[in-house]
Amino acid sequence: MKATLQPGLTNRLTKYLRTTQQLIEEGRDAVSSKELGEYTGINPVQVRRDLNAIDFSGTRGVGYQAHDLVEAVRNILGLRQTYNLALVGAGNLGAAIASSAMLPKRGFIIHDVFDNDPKKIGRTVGNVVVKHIDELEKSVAEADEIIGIIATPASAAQEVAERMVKAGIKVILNYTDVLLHVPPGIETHRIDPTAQLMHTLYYLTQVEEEEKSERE
Ligand SMILES: NC(=O)c1ccc[n+]([C@@H]2O[C@H](COP(=O)([O-])OP(=O)(O)OC[C@H]3O[C@@H](n4cnc5c(N)ncnc54)[C@H](O)[C@@H]3O)[C@@H](O)[C@H]2O)c1
Repeated sequence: MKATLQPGLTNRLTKYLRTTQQLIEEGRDAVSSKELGEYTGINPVQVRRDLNAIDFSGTRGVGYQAHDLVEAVRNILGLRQTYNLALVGAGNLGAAIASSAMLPKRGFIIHDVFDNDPKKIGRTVGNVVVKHIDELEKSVAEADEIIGIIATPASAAQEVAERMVKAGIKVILNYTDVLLHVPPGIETHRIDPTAQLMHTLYYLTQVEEEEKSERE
């Protein structure tokens, strides 16, 4: 089932999942396609079409059962309940990520933090004691870590990525501005706030253009 999903649908399903999880945390039991549309920026008709496509239905006047929706999307995307993550770079950003309350709530556990600075090894960030980067391979295997986060200076990112791949990491979240070269089968995702801003500004420009042409 997972292999047959189109990337666009997968992307939208993850947005519904995140939004529904957030609404559950706010005490909600049900969620409507209108709400999912409002919070994700996706047309409610598309929301209903997507949820129909995964055979998930709601009740008229009530909406979709939030917990069931989370489970259905998790199953269809093949997501586990929890993932252990390996974070490399125990600096400002690494410490902030390791201390985030949001990640464990969503099933992402920062299980190991690595650095190569002897002054950082043995310190605690979040609840995790920083290990030397040379322990990466052993720790990744022991904790079944398939996701890695790179929070090092840009100059170290490619080398760290290669070490992660060698250790068995399959998905790399890259916070640096380096474009990583990785073998086929390894997923990389660059966290780039400027891309998000440019995307948002594009829509702002579109709205301004539409308002302008309506006035003319
Ligand atoms: N995408 C974003 O939203 C965002 C936001 C802030 C920072 N950043 C980027 O994140 C990165 C980290 O920023 P920071 O402020 O935490 O930097 P920092 O200098 O405070 O921390 C970097 C850490 O990486 C460690 N390190 C360096 N080389 C290493 C190696 N080869 N192996 C293991 N550890 C190594 C250092 O010892 C240090 O502890 C930078 O590349 C920065 O540009 C991205």
